Amino acid sequence: MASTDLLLTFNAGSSTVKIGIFATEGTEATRIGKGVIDFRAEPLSLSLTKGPQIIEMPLKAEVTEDLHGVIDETLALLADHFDMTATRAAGHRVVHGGDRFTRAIALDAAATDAVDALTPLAPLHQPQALRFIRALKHLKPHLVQTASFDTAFHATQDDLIRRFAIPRALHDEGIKRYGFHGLSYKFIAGELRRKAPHAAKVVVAHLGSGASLCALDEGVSRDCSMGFSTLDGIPMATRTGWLDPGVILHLADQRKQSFEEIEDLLYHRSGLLGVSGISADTRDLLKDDRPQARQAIDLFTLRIAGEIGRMAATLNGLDTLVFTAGIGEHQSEIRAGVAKRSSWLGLAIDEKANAANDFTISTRKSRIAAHVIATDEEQVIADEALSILRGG
Ligand SMILES: Nc1ncnc2c1ncn2[C@@H]1O[C@H](COP(=O)(O)OP(=O)(O)O)[C@@H](O)[C@H]1O
Ligand SMILES: CC(=O)OP(=O)(O)O
Ligand SMILES: [Mg+2]
Repeated sequence: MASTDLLLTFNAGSSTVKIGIFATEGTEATRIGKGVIDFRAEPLSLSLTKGPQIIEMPLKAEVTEDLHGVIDETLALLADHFDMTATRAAGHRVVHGGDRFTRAIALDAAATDAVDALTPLAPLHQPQALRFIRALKHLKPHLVQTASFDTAFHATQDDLIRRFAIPRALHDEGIKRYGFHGLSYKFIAGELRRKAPHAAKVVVAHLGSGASLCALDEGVSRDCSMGFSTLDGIPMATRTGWLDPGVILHLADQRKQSFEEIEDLLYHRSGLLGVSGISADTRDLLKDDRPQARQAIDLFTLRIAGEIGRMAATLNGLDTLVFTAGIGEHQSEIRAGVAKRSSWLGLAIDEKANAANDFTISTRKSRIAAHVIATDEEQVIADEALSILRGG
C-alpha cells in the first residue's frame, strides 16, 4: 500500500451503520472521519464527522433490499470530503462467526457465503453486514474486504461456561453460548492494559442499543451475558434479554402466536420500549416522570447489577468495573443506579466524577475501581483489516 492509503470500516449494528474512515501508514490505522446512517430516522441521512465538523447530508436514494442505491450515494458523499481514490480496503463488523471464525478473515465469495450461512443465528445483524459486503463487492470490486467477528474474542471461554443444560448432542451441533460485542471488549481490554494495568478481574458493561456484559480475566474473555443469540442477557432498547423459555411455549401454544409475531416481540417490542411503553431510548426515559419510565430504567439497572454479581462468581472475584458504549459512556444516572445496587461488593461512586463522565468514577475508598471508557469497535476492525492486508 502507498503511504497514505484509506481504509473504510463498516459497523452494522441493530439500528445504525457506523462508518469509519482511516488513513493507514505502516502498521497504524488512524481515524480521520466517521459517518453514521441511522436507519430509524426519516428521512434517511448520513451524519459525517470530519475533524471538528459535523455535516448532516440527506440520502435521496430509495431504500431497496440490497441497499445498492443508499451505499452508492453514501460513497459518493464520502468522496466529496475524502480522497476516496486512495481507498484500498473495507473492513466489516460481522456479529456471528459461529465456531468456524475465531479470528478476522479476508472475504472471498466462499467466505461470504459461509458468513451468510450463520444468518439464522443473528437474524437482526448478519443480513445488514452482508448487504454492505455484497454491495461493495458490486460497486467497488477492487477493494480487499475483511470481516471482524463479535464472537471471536470469546473463543477463550471454557466449555462449561458455553454450555446450556440441554442434551449434549445439541451442544455439539452448535447450540451453545458464543458471546457478542467482542470487538468492543477487545478494544476495552487494550485500553485497560494502557490506562489501568493493575486491573485483573474485570467486568465490562457494554450498554448501547444492544447491551451485554463481559467478564475479563487479565484481558481474556471468561464469560458474556449474551450467549447463543443477541437476545440473551440483560434487557436492551427493544430486546427482552433472558426470558423464561416457558413464556415462548405459552405464546406459541396457548396464544397461537406465529414465529414472526414472537420474533418481532422478542427483538423489537420488548426491553426498555416494552416495559415503559414510551421509548427505547434511555435519554427519553430519564426525562419522563411517569412511573413506567422509571420502572424500565430500574429493571435495566437491576439486571445489570445481577449480571455483575454472576460474573464476579465466574471470575471468583472482581476488582474493576468498566462502563462503555452509548449509555455506559454518557449516562451517569444509569451508572449510579448500577453502582447503588452493587454496593454490597464494596463499590462506591464519586458523584462529581460520575456526573463529569471521568475516567475513574469510583471513590478512593471503594473496594472496586469503576471506569468510564469510550469504546471504538471501528478501530479494532481497521487494525484487524490492516493486519490481514499486511499478511498477518
Ligand atoms: N449522549 C449520548 N449519545 C449517544 N447515545 C446515547 C447517549 N446517551 C445515551 N445514549 C444511548 O445509547 C444508545 C446508542 O448506543 P450505541 O453504543 O451507539 O449503540 P448501538 O451501536 O447499538 O446503536 C442510544 O440508543 C441511546 O439510548
Ligand atoms: C451484538 C449486538 O447486539 O450489537 P448491537 O449492540 O450493535 O445491536
Ligand atoms: Mg453497537
